[in-house]
Amino acid sequence: MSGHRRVKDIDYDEEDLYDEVNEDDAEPDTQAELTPEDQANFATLTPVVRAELHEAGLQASDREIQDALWNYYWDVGKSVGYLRGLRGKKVNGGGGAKKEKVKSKFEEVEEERARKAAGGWTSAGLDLGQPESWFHDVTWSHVPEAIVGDLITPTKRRPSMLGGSSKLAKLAEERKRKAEAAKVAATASSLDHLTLDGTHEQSKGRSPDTQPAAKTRNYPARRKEPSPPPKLPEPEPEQEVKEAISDLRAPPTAFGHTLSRSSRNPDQRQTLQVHNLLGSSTSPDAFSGPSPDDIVTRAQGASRSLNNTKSKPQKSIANGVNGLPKSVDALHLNGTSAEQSPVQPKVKSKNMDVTKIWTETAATRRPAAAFVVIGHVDHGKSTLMGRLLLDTGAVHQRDIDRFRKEATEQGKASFALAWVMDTSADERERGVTVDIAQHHFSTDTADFTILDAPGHRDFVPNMIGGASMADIGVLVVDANQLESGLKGQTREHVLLARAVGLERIVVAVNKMDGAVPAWDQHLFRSVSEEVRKLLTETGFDRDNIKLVPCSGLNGDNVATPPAASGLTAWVTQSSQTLISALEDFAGSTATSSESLNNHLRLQITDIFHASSQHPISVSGRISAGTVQIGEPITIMPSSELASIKAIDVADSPVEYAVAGQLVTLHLTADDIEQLERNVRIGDMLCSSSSPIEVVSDFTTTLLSYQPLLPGPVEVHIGRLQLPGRTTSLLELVDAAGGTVKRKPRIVKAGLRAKVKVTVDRALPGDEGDRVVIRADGETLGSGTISGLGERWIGAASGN
Ligand SMILES: Nc1nc2c(ncn2[C@@H]2O[C@H](COP(=O)(O)OP(=O)(O)OP(=O)(O)O)[C@@H](O)[C@H]2O)c(=O)[nH]1
Repeated sequence: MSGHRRVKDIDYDEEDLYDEVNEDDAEPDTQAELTPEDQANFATLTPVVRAELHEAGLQASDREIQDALWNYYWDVGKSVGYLRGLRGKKVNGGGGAKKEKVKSKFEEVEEERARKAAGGWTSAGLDLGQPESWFHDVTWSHVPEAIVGDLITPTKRRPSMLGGSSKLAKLAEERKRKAEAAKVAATASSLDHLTLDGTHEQSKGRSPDTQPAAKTRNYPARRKEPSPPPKLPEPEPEQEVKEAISDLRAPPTAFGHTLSRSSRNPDQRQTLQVHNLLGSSTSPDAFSGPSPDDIVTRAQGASRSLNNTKSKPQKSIANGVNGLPKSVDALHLNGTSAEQSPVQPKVKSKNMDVTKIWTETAATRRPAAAFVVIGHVDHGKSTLMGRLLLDTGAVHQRDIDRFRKEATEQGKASFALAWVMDTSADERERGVTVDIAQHHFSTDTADFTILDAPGHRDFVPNMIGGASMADIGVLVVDANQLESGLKGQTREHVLLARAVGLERIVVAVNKMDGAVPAWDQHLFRSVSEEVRKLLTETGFDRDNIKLVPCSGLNGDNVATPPAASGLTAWVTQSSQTLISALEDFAGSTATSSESLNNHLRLQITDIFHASSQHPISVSGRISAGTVQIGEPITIMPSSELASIKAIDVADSPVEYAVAGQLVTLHLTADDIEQLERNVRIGDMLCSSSSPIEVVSDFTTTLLSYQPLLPGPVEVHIGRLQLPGRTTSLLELVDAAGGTVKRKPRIVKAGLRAKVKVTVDRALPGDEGDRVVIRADGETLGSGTISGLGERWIGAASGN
């Protein structure tokens, strides 16, 4: 099909992805990389092979002999056989007066395959027999059945071991690839080294426990800028996307068949994914299996705990991300809201001028802020938050005592405080936070909402959702385990916190009681230095970073300072408590009047039955505008109409709420059941007078953390999570947004680019929305929506 052809041809030329190696040039360089043992083998075995060839009346150059020895792992017999085959072929081919181009084994097998298709297997000069038997003496043809792989994506012919480029040449390639990687590192922006598992960071290694099971995005470094795709008509983007979904896999070659002999019992086989060089961009199965983010989604389903559902026994009715299919019949097409008559509010609106009231009462209001707690798994986030709630009186000591008793019975006594936050059975069983927990507490001067994010890498999407709702970040770092955190989620969370727009951060240098010696001031200083460096490199302003030593477990320097003498004397002299650091920042989180005057926007982060009085309630953070009781609203993309029956802020009823506040909105509608069916987590609740656009693609200006190519991605906008594709790399831009290069073939880590992203489901989006692009459980880049694309046409769910 021509469409297949076009999409396949978007692939890079081999020369775009591999350095061209002049083998004559390569040898001297690569020799330098040969081990002494290799060099000794060459020295002793080359004359042996030459003598055997001589006996057969044949000659070969040193280079040819050494290539053969290398490729056959010093096997003299096979090397001689190979060279005899070459020489014999030349003789048969016409006496060798004219130097004939030697075909690679791959080319020969391909030719045989073509010949077989045309009716015969015998090649000119070489009796290849059946391809399976032809490879019988090659080690990888005896791969145990249980681990025989499937060739599941189209492969590019790489420089081969059995012909074409030699292994020596591969060494030269490798050397040049390293040089290229070093060049990339040098030219990338200052953020380059913050790549999440990016090329050079990766080389430093991650701890095995944080290593992804299967790394699926490998991009060989290139020496030169790729040439534009030569044979292609200019792709029509939309078609291109649709066509990319169909099966693009080339039929396996004879070599491929040999390598991937299909097993009669595929379940026993491990799938050997032969990823092509566009990542999995052309793999039609890219979203067929559960991604780490899918796992999260399932975990969300199993542990419905966000927001008030964590603390109240409310029955969640959220669908969508919880996996309940929506009735397509009941869905509206986008853009029909204008034709629908607004819901008659069952509660009369007072038609207040909320912006005016809010501005006039600013001086009398207590500062309030929401903070997200981030950091590596087990660094003590939940325990610290449990401590904060206990010490500020938001949780009673008797509750902690009960948790301690229950936790002790389960052999998890040390998690008693964490259980204040980790309320689901799943979380308590595993000792790991899965979803975002939300709690409120007040200090003498400010009101706070805690969003406790999971530290585990599988739950990063939940962390993104939580951080998107926060004003402040609290980064919890185990003072004794900084390294594990920096290799793991400490680094990733910091980057994501910036990516979603957080500007202020308090670093709780935790578990100081467990330091050796306890409360070691030098340890605090060195950890602080490292973390401050990470934060400033990620884009946090020095003035917006506060570092506090503390112990969540015993409460030192959390709500109250520790003893002013002894081991903790230095703390009281040189540091503030965690709470006072938060209070400082809470005072500076006032909502701008500009965002108050915008149209109402609230991304729905939970949907639940609050009570029989409130059969459907939603919660989330108001990102723009104001809302008041009685106000008609529209939920996009389904265009469902409803009106506001009641509003809660921090579990207390209020008459109105404004941008920046975390709220629960109790809704009413003419058909509640229809509303329940059609509203999902990630939807946008909007003012009916100006609902948000719903699109199928958008342009984002992003910073890439890993090399970015066109291909399947997961798009995260706050709590919204959609499958999609980076369809075109439009241009590389500088920090000021100026064009550096149009239509790059790849966006290297640390560079900024304008990229077109197409989504597979309806996306309610605004220009300026923060976007995080992930794939295969890794964060590829983040930025903001700089342009909305085509209007979504189809069922609102996009399913
Ligand atoms: N010594 C000491 N141990 C602590 C401290 N804070 C937490 N811990 C212990 O560290 C372990 C992990 O604590 P959690 O609070 O569950 O860690 P977390 O960061 O919330 O973990 P996730 O929710 O899975 O990301 C538990 O055994 C805690 O008792 C502390 O200040 N000092």
